[in-house]
Formats: sequence, structure tokens, C-alpha cells
Amino acid sequence: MAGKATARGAALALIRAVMEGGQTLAEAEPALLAPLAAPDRARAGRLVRATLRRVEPCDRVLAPRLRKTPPPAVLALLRLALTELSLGAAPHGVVNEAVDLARADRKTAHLAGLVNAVLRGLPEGDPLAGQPVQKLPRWLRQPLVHAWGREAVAGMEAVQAGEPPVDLTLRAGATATPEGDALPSGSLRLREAGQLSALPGYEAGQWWVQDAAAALAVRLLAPRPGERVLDACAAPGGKTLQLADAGAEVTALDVSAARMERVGENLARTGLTARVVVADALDWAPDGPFDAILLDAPCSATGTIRRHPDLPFVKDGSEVAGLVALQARLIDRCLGWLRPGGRLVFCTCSVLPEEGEGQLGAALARHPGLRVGWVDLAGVEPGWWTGDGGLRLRPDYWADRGGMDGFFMARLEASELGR
Ligand SMILES: C[S@@+](CC[C@H](N)C(=O)[O-])C[C@H]1O[C@@H](n2cnc3c(N)ncnc32)[C@H](O)[C@@H]1O
Repeated sequence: MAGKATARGAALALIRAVMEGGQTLAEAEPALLAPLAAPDRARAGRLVRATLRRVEPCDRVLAPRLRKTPPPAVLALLRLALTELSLGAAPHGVVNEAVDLARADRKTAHLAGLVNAVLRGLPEGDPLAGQPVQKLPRWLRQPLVHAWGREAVAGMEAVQAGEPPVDLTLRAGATATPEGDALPSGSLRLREAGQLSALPGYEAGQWWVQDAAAALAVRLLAPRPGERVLDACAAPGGKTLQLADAGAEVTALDVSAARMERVGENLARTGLTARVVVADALDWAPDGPFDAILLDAPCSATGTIRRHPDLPFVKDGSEVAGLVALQARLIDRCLGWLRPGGRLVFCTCSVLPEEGEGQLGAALARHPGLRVGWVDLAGVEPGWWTGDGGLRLRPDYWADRGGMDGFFMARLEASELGR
């Protein structure tokens, strides 16, 4: 189906790139959104994410209305239209453009009548009302139910069904800040996101977008002014900014040159400084030991599904074992760069225990001199700390406020580490 240069056309092409092409939105969006003006780009981005959060409910509504499963392009079109109707869009506009989009592709033109009939046959109002929320895919749901129980997983799924709020981390002493709710952990949760670059304090670099859970990793590391700190997996740089804002002498390392460009842009906007190094942490070596290291390791990102609803459609869990092995190698390598008495925060935006609690247990077993440190973190509830001293954050926490990204973090202190 030829993607027309409209928000709906681009949203449709993106849904198909994810669900048929196996591409992440991060991979597909640059090319597919390029022909659109900024407001349409934002609208297409919202539409595709909203649709990916509702695939299962849409299919339940569509099943009794379809004699056989239509081609993927038509199914994608119907899911998009149902989502828009559910979000309150004017029915005639949604139906007319869905039919036009079907006609625009010679492979689906003959099914334009079906699209028209299905959509016009829907009852008035929200077609998805009363439908249970979308479940996580089996490869992820099973280990999560095993780890956290059915109720917790249902809570995560409920949070992931909604559009996530935008959280900001404020610079120390920020004066111009947007309207929002101060979270107990110190982040600012926006009431209405809109165009971020138009908000007060953006140009002056007084804040940056960072999920409230993500912001806790640097607070757990508690960098002090003048300390030599390594951000070992730094891009796109939210945590680098926090470290630099604390007055630390920061080295920001990442293997990806493309992602590192974002770190440079973020530093430029905020006027903060860090030494930026593009290198593989498994090959690179520093010119001296660090007081503190943040290791925000590559992971399954299963804690960020509410922000990345494409993930359940493009991943199957097959890369997790490799990531767990890489995380362990990165922990061991980074521990070797700490000065005696130094500290390392290991964190992952994963809800899988093997990338969190399991990784901490294994590191403690490999390094008998290592101990787990603790910092009193504002807003963190006592039950979020694990028996080993790690901090487990789940998307269903603060559910009434819109949840948080799933994260695991632990502060490792190397005071007696054999070196
Ligand atoms: C979870 S992201 C980091 C997010 C970042 N800390 C932030 O807060 O914006 C993980 C990063 O690790 C980087 N990475 C993966 N393998 C690496 C390696 N061997 N050495 C250095 N960086 C690596 C990836 O390029 C990716 O940017």
C-alpha cells in the first residue's frame, strides 16, 4: 500500500513496517515520517503507537465482522481506523480516509468495499469499549508471571495500554520550568506534553526528557563535584547530563557513533560538559581509575514497552541470553576501572530478573570482595528494594500517576575488591 504523505498514511506504513517488516519504530520512522510536516509527524507517531497498544482488542472486535482474515495491509488499515475511532476521531473522516488508503494500493483496492462495510457496520461510540487490554507476548509474559505474579503482570499490561506521561529531569537550580506535577523522586511529570521545544526552559537547557525511574540510577550513584565518573554506555545521554549537572568530571563512552551524536546535541543544548568517547567498552581502557561508574547496560528494554509498544512485535526473546552474557562481561570490565573504594551502579531498563536480580547475584558470587551499597532515595518505597540490596522498579508502580519504566539498579561498592 503506497504511504500517502498524510499522518494516517504514514501511521499505516509504520504499523506495517513493525508488524510485517519486523522493524522497530526507531528504525522505520526516520524515512517514513520524513515527507510530513512536524505536526503530522507527531500525529503519525501517536497514531502508530496507539494502534500497536490495541492490536489485540481491535482483532477481537474485527473477528466476528470478517469471514476470513484479510491481507495484512487491510488488517493494519482496519486496526488503525478502530484505534482512531476509539480515541474519539470523527467517524466519517476516519472511514473515508481508510477507504481512500485501501483504494490507493492496487493490492488492496479490491477490498476497499470490505473496509467501508466493516467500519460503517461498527456501533456508534468507542468500538473498543469494554475490551480487555492487550497482553504481553507469551515469551515475555510467562517469565514475568513466574517472577512477579499474575496480578503484577496484569498491572503492567494496564499501564502499557495507555499513553505514557512525559517526565523531565530538571537541572540543579532550574528557574524556567513547564507546568507539571513534582514526583516524590524529584522528576517533573508534565500534565500536557505537546511540542516540547516550545516549553519554558527548553532553549536554555534547563531540563531534559527522562523517565522518572531512569533518573534514579544517577541518584543511586550519588556523584559529587569534581569526581572522575564514567558513563560506560552513555547514549543518548540522559544520565550523562545528570552526572555532568552534579559537577562530576564525566567521560561518556558508547559504542554507537550515531547514538553518540545525540549525547553531543544534549550537552550542547544544556551547556553541560563531558568528554565524549566512541568505543567498545570491551576494548577501550581508561587512562586512570574512576571514582564512580554508571553502567546502564544494553538489555532487552522490556521495561520500556509503554514508551515502545513496537517492541513486543519485533522481539521474541532470543537475544536475551546474549545480552545477559554481555552485561556480565561489562560489569567485570568496569569493576576493574574503579579506584579502591569506588562504586559502580549497574542498571538495565528490563523487567526480566535475569537482567537484574540474577545479574546482581552472579556479580556478587564472581567478586567476593564486592558489597551492595545503599542510598536513601527520595520517593522510593521500602518494598522496591530487593533482599540483595538492588532496586526493582516496575511499570505498574505509581500506576495511578501513569506508571514508570521498568528498571533494575544496584550500587556495587568495591572497597575490598581483589584487584
Ligand atoms: C540502555 S542504552 C544507554 C542509555 C543511556 N545511558 C541514557 O541514559 O541515555 C545502552 C547503550 O549501550 C551501548 N552499548 C552497547 N554495547 C556497548 C559496548 N560494548 N560498549 C559501549 N557501549 C555499548 C548502546 O549503544 C546503547 O547506547
